[in-house]
Amino acid sequence: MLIVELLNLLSRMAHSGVHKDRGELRIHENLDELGTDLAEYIAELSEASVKERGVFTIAISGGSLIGLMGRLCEAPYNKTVDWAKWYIFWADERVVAKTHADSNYKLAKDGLLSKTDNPEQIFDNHLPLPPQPIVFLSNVNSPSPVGEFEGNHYQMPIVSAEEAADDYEFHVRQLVKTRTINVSDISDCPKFDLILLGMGPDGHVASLFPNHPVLDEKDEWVTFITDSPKSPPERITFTLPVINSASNVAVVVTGESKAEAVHLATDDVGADCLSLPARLVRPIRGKLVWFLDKLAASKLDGSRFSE
Ligand SMILES: O=C1O[C@H](COP(=O)(O)O)[C@@H](O)[C@H](O)[C@H]1O
Repeated sequence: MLIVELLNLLSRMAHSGVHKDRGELRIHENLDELGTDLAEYIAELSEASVKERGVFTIAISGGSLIGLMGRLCEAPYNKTVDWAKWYIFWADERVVAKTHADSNYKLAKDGLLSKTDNPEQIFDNHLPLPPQPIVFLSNVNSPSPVGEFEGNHYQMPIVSAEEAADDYEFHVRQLVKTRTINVSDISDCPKFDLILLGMGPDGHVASLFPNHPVLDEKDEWVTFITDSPKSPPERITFTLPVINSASNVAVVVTGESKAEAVHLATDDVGADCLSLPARLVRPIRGKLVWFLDKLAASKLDGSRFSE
């Protein structure tokens, strides 16, 4: 049954193409097909990592990506994916309380993780895994009375964006030390099994925005910004060296408003576009896959594809 579904899916995929530097493009007729292909892709990587290392280290972004991952909570993936072996990280997070509507953590929890068959396996540390499968941004997300909404009154969290970035990087470093997260063979960077990114119409990925100085960050694994052009202004984010050290990176983009940025990020374009954040995503030893719907792919150079 599953094989038949997959064959149908493959035959319905409108186009696909591979570019040496800018990855594989999978273009889908509609969101439903994209969601199925994305779930299949994540499930396969999860299975391979769990088989090889006993865990799956996955970093997710916020935004529309979370809704597009929804099929993972449905059959057959709700049964076949070994959620208990997942270590979940955030490619970026907004410096708000974990109960705040802008929190990527809240979005993923409400929109995805709490819909799995055994959410307690993910949220509680019942399983014999060191220390906890979800790496929380502990200070940012601490359930303290500050940094929470009280009625209509919101108080900023006690920590600064800088402290939140340091704290998150510390947690990631601990897990690299124990090799729960793999380490890159060419740098000291963490090598996540999979980093899932969305992309804004301006070509930003995670919280790496066009022309921002953090695009040049080479030393830190997690950095912070306090001037995001998209609200909220304070955010923390994986840096490009971390994203580009992952074993697999997927960029998931839908909708016409992002078609121009997809074109600028993946086609052969002029030098002035070379610093578009999404274009700077180029895993050094890993594999890059773009999941697009037809609208997001509508401005791509057609010459790259074969039916
Ligand atoms: O601000 C953010 O935006 C991007 C893209 O979001 P989308 O809703 O346009 O898909 C998201 O990937 C990132 O995690 C988030 O912080």
